Amino acid sequence: MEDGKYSKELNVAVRVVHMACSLCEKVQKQLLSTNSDQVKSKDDDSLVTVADWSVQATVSWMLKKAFGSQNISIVAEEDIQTLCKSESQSLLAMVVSAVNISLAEAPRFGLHGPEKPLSASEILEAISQCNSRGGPLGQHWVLDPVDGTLGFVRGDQYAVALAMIENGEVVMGVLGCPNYSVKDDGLNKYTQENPVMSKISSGEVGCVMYTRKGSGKAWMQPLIHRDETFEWPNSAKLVQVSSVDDPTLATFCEPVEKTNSNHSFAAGVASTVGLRNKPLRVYSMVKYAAIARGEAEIYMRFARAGYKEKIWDHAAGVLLVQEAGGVVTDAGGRPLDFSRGIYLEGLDRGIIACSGIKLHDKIIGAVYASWESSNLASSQKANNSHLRIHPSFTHTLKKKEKKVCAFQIPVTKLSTRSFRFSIISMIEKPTNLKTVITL
Ligand SMILES: Nc1ncnc2c1ncn2[C@@H]1O[C@H](COP(=O)(O)O)[C@@H](OP(=O)(O)O)[C@H]1O
Ligand SMILES: [Mg+2]
Repeated sequence: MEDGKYSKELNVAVRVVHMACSLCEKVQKQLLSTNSDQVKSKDDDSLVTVADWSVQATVSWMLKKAFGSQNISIVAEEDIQTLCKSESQSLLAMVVSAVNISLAEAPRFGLHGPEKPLSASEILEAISQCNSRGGPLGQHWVLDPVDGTLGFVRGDQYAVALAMIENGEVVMGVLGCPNYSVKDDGLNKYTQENPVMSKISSGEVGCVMYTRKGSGKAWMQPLIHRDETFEWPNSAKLVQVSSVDDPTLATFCEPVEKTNSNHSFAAGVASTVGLRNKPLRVYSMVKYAAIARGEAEIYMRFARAGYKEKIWDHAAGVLLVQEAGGVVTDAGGRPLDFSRGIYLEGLDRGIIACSGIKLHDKIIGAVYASWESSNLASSQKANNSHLRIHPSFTHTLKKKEKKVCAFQIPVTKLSTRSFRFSIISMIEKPTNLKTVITL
């Protein structure tokens, strides 16, 4: 994995994510043991912690040190608004301390930190320099410093996610999962009943996963212990998606919070497809890690209408699943579009990640079947007046070299169901194509 395009970027990114995980582990331990003032609410009521800002500052500083500050673009989740408020002085002091402790550890990870500790203003600058908006051209680093902040403050799963987007495509993904043990079945072990803190005393370690687009390979390394030095490849081992394609044996993941995904709609899809296992509810991009590692087969995410998914919540995880052999699309079967700034614009209803195409086809089919009857349909129809084309139709049509865009017919003209049947019969008799287009 070291040779080839992006090899230097990947090498640095993996080491930096290891550093960030080490930082997070310290902050989480302190947070859980002292119940201190390290957590704040943002204007949108989401949480942010000392770890979010500290990781963003550390990663920003290290990437700029490695690749030069002039021509590097970083898109990241946090800004410095809250930190700059007059009442946030002690919070800022905690961030300054955490960043400098982390940067001083750089040599342990084979990197060079600053010669002397950074000042508060240098740290604020490092955080605020991650203000790129991404886009269709050029290279952009994409960072979620602590994904699953709620999991983090609850002593549960969270992830540090760093990806690179080049000309609108995710080309590299690194995902640190400090509470996801490298051992098989690492996810099931630490549940709310059996909190992660037990891991810390038992000496088990989390993992860092990484991949490069087109490599067909995804790797996993253990986090290193306090006194160890990171040596590439650091016991990296290949991971692969599960080969289970029987829905009755498959496990599906979804967000813990029902505000982030419609659990009852997912349950309907699960029952249509014949999934029998209970959903595995996990915070953060660790869900993508679980699919890439073969410990679950399906990840369904159906955000409420109007919520726009952000690229940093998905980029690294999506590429890991794809390169480990899986499939990720929106709930209409189309690829996720990372080329349009900080949001996954044009996302159709939700996100479906699967270990293989067979399960994926079934899930997408079940989404179509369930959509009309669900309450989600009514709220989103208003935003989307065009009929969607089932991806299997798209596939068949493409094979027959017909243009799918010909089927953008206003929903009001026809019920979805009867239109779908028209297309099905058309596929059987392609000569009827014109009849369908003129409907
Ligand atoms: N209403 C909403 N619907 C979907 N996702 C949301 C959401 N509000 C916040 N999120 C995103 O969901 C992420 C957590 O994902 P999950 O629910 O899978 O654990 C959050 O990441 P952060 O914790 O980095 O802010 C946040 O970006
Ligand atoms: Mg996030």
